[in-house]
Formats: sequence, structure tokens, C-alpha cells
Amino acid sequence: MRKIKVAAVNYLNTKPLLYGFRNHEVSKQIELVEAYPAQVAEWLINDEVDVALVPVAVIPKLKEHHIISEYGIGCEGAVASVCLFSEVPIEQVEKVYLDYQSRTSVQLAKVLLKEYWKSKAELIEAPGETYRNEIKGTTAGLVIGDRALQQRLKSKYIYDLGEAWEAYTGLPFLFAAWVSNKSLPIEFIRAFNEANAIGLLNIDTVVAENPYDVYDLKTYYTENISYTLDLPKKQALQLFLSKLTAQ
Ligand SMILES: C=C(O[C@@H]1C=C(C(=O)O)C=C[C@H]1O)C(=O)O
Repeated sequence: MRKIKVAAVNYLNTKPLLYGFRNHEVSKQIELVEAYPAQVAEWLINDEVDVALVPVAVIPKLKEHHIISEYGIGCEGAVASVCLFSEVPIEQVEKVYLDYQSRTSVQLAKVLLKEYWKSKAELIEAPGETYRNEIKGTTAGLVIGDRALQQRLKSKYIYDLGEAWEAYTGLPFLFAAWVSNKSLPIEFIRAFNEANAIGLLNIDTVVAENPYDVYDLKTYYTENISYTLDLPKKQALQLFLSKLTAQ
């Protein structure tokens, strides 16, 4: 049988989900590729992979989609790695660069800037990594992933989008889910979920395997990122997607 192509996000936050794949039988059935979220989304939309940990904002762009896992990348309050960074308070921000690596957080930032912060700032799609040098004066930037954990050490003001979404809606949030663009065998889905769960039961080992002095990964994996795709996160997903179509 041909291998099932799986794409995952290559940030530190996916390490607990991927940890279990190494020693699990399911690894023999898959070919794993990794990239930043916007690239991963592109692959799933173009059918270059069968399953991907995709930004949920692209779900409406898929001709067919199946959420195949009870795990994903979410948060219940502060997420730490999806933030608007600036040198001035948000009321004074005039321009916001949006991270080219993101699909979900870009849309989340648009929703929150408009509805929660009532900001009239100009929004600019960042063309590449150098935009982070432009985060100064009245220009802010949305940064996600490991780069956001680094940016936390540089910027004076940090507006955490997980925290703002919770303050605005009272709900957790779901950034990414494991989605397939075709039906897959039920035994594969069972094994895939089993593999995802292993790292979550071994967080201390995952932390020990990934030395990182920028941010405390134990806190990140246990207090910031929330990996279960539970009912409140599904409700949050529905609300978020309905806001995108209304925009
Ligand atoms: C919490 C995060 O969630 C990520 C944010 C995504 C996005 O904005 O499109 C996509 C995948 C997630 O890995 C993060 O990477 O910091």
C-alpha cells in the first residue's frame, strides 16, 4: 500500500504530538513532511499530502475535509506564541504587519483588532521574515510560533491573541487541527490518534529532548498550548469560522 503523506507544523509546539510517532507502528504507514503553517495548508489544499496539521482558517478552502483526530493546537487563555508585538500601546498602533507563516492567527488578529480592540490600524501582509525589524514606533507585528517566543524578549508590549479571544468570547481557541482531504481507513485513524497521545503522556521527556532557553517549554506545553480538541474548542471553531465568512 502506498504511504499516507502527513504534513506537520515545524514549531516546538508540535513536538509533543510528533514524539509518539517515532516508536509507533503507524510510522511505517506514513511519510512525514514538516513546514510552517501556511506552507502546510498549501500542501493539503493542492492534494500534495493526505493529512495535515492545518491552520483551521483554511478548512473552508478544502473541497473535502475530515477532522481525523481528537488532538490539535489550541489554548485556553494565554498561548504565549501568537501575539501582537509593539513598542506602543495598541490604541496608538497605526500599522500592523501580519505573519506570512500563519493562516489562522492572521484572521484571528483581524477579528480581534476590529471587534475587540476597535483598531483602525492599516493591515499589511508581511512579505518575508524581515518584517520583524519593522516592529518599532507605531508599527506592530503579528508573530507566531518559536519566533514569537523569541520576540517576547524584544518587544515592550505583548498582546496575546489567545488571552484576548478568551476575554472577548469566554471561549478557548483552536489554531490547528489534523485534517485529511480524503477518507482514510479507520484503523489508520485509530493508530494515528494513539501515536499523538504518547508524547502528551511524556511531556517531561519531550522537554528534556528539546533544550530551549528562550521560554520554559514545560509551561508552554502544559499551561499555554492545549492539545485536546474538546467540545468548547469545537464551539470556538464554529464561532471563529462564522466570523470569517461574515467578514
Ligand atoms: C499556537 C500556534 O498555533 C499555530 C498557528 C497557526 C496559524 O496561525 O495559522 C497554525 C498552526 C499552529 O501551529 C503557534 O504556532 O504559535
